[in-house]
Amino acid sequence: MAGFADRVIAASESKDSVLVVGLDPNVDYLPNVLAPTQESGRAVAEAISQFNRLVIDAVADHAVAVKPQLAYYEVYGSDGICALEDTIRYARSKGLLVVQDAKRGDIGPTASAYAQAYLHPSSPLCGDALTVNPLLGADGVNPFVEAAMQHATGIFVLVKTSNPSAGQWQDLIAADGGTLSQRIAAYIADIARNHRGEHGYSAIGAVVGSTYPQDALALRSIMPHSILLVPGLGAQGGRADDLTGYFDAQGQGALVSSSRGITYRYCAVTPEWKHATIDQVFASIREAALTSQRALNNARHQSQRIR
Ligand SMILES: O=c1ccn([C@@H]2O[C@H](COP(=O)(O)O)[C@@H](O)[C@H]2O)c(=O)[nH]1
Repeated sequence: MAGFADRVIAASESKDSVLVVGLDPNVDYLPNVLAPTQESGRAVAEAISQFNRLVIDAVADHAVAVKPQLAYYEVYGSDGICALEDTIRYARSKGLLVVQDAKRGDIGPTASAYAQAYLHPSSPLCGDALTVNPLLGADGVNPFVEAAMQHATGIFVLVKTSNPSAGQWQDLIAADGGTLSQRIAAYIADIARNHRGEHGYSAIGAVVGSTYPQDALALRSIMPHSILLVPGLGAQGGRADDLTGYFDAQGQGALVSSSRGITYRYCAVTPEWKHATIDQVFASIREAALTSQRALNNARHQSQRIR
């Protein structure tokens, strides 16, 4: 199998898209027709699986990947994990890559167990890539790097997250005079340099939030061989027009994710959304994905013009 980065570039070229749709299911935002009929964990998990399948069908032509956020599945215990496993299988059957947003990281042996759970193809929770928290240092990251290399999966290490207080630690000045984010970026770049695929990118990627475009150019140039996973588009205020600095001169090198802005768009635009039909929900999700795909492609073309 091709390495993770080459699969990303191939999918992006064939679909002309860099969009990732986040799957952060929240049953409070499901219209009556899709809402669980009972309060049991199993009923809720079934409603989540059904909704995710609808989202996947609606976005499959416009997105490269889906990104389940694990917290929203863990909250329902084993029923939620079953829904997640069903979602992973279904997304892959529709030709979408799966980025598991779990932000794992721990001491070495525990990190190895997490890597086995999310990056080893024998695990039902294995996707194509996993988000990784680097706070524990190299011990906590290396097991994920090794698993990604061994199994043609990938990781996205948190470098500059999209949340308002991201800078509290990530902007601290490190001993070399750069920020902590830049220091982590340099560490990732050293690993990525030695593991490049056919298109020059590595399976060792980085998370850089869309809400900090002022940091993107510097981080992009520190990590020329890492695909950036760029969350925060839409609901958190990230704007496609501001994302030119995240892409390379070919308009590649970044995947941009939006969750609520696509999956619950119908709640924002339809006052009577609780009574929406399945067809209306499907059409709204598809339209939101298409709109994001086009806006992101404009940013990619803009980035090609200015470099
Ligand atoms: O820096 C980060 C890393 C991850 N996330 C996750 O992405 C989605 C964002 O959801 P939206 O509805 O598009 O705001 C969510 O699962 C976060 O946990 C992030 O936002 N920022």
